Amino acid sequence: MSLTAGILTVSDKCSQGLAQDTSGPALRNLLESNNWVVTHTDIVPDETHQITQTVEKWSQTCHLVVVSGGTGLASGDVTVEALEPLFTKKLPSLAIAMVAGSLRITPMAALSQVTAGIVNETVVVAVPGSKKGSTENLQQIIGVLPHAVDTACAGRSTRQIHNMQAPALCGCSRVDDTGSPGGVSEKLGASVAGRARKSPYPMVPADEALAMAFGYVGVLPKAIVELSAVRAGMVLAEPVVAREPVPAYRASVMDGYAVVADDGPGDYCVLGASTAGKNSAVAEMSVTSGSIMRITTGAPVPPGADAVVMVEDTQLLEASADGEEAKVRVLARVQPGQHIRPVGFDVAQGTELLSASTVISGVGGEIGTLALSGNKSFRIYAVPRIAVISTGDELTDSAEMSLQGQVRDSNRPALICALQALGCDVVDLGIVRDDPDILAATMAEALGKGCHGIITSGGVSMGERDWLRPVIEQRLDGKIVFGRVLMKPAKPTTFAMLPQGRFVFALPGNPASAVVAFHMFAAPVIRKLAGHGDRIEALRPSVRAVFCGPEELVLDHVRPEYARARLCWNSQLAVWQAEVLDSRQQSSRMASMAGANALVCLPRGSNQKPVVRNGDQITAIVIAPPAFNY
Ligand SMILES: Nc1nc2c(c(=O)[nH]1)N[C@H]1C(S)=C(S)[C@@H](COP(=O)(O)OP(=O)(O)OC[C@H]3O[C@@H](n4cnc5c(N)ncnc54)[C@H](O)[C@@H]3O)O[C@H]1N2
Ligand code: MOO
Ligand SMILES: [Mg+2]
Repeated sequence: MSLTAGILTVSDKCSQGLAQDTSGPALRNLLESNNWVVTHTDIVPDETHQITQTVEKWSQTCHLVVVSGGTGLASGDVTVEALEPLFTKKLPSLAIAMVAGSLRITPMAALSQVTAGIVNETVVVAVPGSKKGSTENLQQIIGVLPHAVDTACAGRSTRQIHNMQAPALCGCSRVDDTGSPGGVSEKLGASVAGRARKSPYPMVPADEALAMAFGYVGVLPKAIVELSAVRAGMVLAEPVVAREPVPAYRASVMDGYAVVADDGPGDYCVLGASTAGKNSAVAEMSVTSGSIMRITTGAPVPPGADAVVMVEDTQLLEASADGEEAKVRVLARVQPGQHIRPVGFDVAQGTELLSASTVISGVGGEIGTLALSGNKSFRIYAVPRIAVISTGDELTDSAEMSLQGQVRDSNRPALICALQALGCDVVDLGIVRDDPDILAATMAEALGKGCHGIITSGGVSMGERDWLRPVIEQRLDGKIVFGRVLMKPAKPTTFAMLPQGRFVFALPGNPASAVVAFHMFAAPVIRKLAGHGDRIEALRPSVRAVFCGPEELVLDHVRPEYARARLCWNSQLAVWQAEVLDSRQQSSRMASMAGANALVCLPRGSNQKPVVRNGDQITAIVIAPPAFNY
């Protein structure tokens, strides 16, 4: 679990674009090289209100906020005056450590007024505005900041914070026994009045969240399937080699007559016929100079013949009483080998037809190749078996709603369909009430049924009946890997590992959030599990596209947004274009997902760039085949 930081540059000139912000990027480098995840950056002028507003907002989500600039002696320097009234606790020793360290480098350090304190359980540090001064000051305390954060965040576990120094997550399919941010969820059975009023889970940037999940999930073991059981979506675990040559015999490419090429045009007796599949005549007879044999496309060329003349290049001279052809005139000359596929022409025996990791597609080419390879069974990666559970007292499967307050379960059908499209074996465990006992029992049932993973929706936010995370930790002995993601929608997306390497994606209940989170995280993880490889870019592909509507979209200043969109290739302009489908992209609106084949990544807005406009370049994550406009 990473610690998150925001970097706020305070500078009139930088905020107006009259000077370049060099301290912000330098601080980012320093923090990132010390394992911090920088989730927020912005530039504001030297104005008290803008400084306090940004710091207060970021303190809702970040562990640390570094404010750079406005710490000098000029009357316009207001950073310290803006911040200190926000502090619920001052951390003067951090400020002293910064000044003491900087004084060793320059006596000018005596002229800066750095400060540090706690705002909303977030450590806030103000450093000078210059690139050199800001990094020198932060460098003095960077080593103790995780511990400062640890103490400041009463609700967040110490292990979680100390763990940020630990190497990345374990290689594959095992629960990290060095500790995870587990053990911080609500205690089951505690009174509602005693619940936490803030989420204990830091918001992890979306790409980092996916990388974390990837670290926990390996590839499923190999299995053997017969050809009739091969399905689109399966992945070959071993190369497939041709057991026999194809064709296995010299085969005719045309309907006509098997001839001796050197004989040339002339009149010939017809010896009989070689038709595909019925080749008794071939076994008994061979073609010798002066005779020919009828032959159909794909039939074995009889011994002695070395070419085929098309029926169109012949003329019937004589028929027998029973309607057979007795004598035929050959009108065209053919070369030896003409219209014959020699043995192994299509595939030589022993050729590797398909390599390991080939994905069986719905196009048919791979299954067709498996069939012609002559092998009876194939080694593939086991198919992911995934359970789907909808949670919520309000949910119903019925078209008729008998009670007020009921809501039709749209998440389960959506998730089941999306899993099936990935080729998963889906176990539908229905709707489960918001009851920890039933939830735990249903998830245990999924494990009993051999599911590799469980996908739930609902019950992961701050509600008094949002039980998923406590049930995972306290009933199923699971570890929460991440409990919130810095994204809109789907902020409370949760990923957890259960014993024996089984995983849970506990997706938010809001329908668009559930489906977006599925495509952002669950789909690529399941592809990795199924053997499709381990490169995130390949398992969750994206393209650069031109934003083409609506005219202008206001960017969220806190969370990057993943907007449901239609991606289309514009053949006239030769560019990908992405149109956000519905300007009302609320997370409750499943219908905004209908027709979507991409998620447009909208960056967080800033004072410099508050909107995305028609014509802007954006990244679109491809979640279904794109459209083509000719
Ligand atoms: N105080 C806070 N409240 C909420 C926060 C927050 O940070 N603080 N986060 C909001 C966000 S963002 C989301 S997203 C939702 C996530 O809620 P849950 O995952 O706990 O889901 P529920 O509370 O069970 O339901 C939310 C909503 O979705 C409807 N729903 C649930 N399941 C289904 C389904 N299968 N089919 C159709 N609709 C479903 C449910 O009826 C609710 O309307 O929390 C916010 N709250
Ligand atoms: O997941 Mo929520 O969508 O951010 O409303
Ligand atoms: Mg809820």
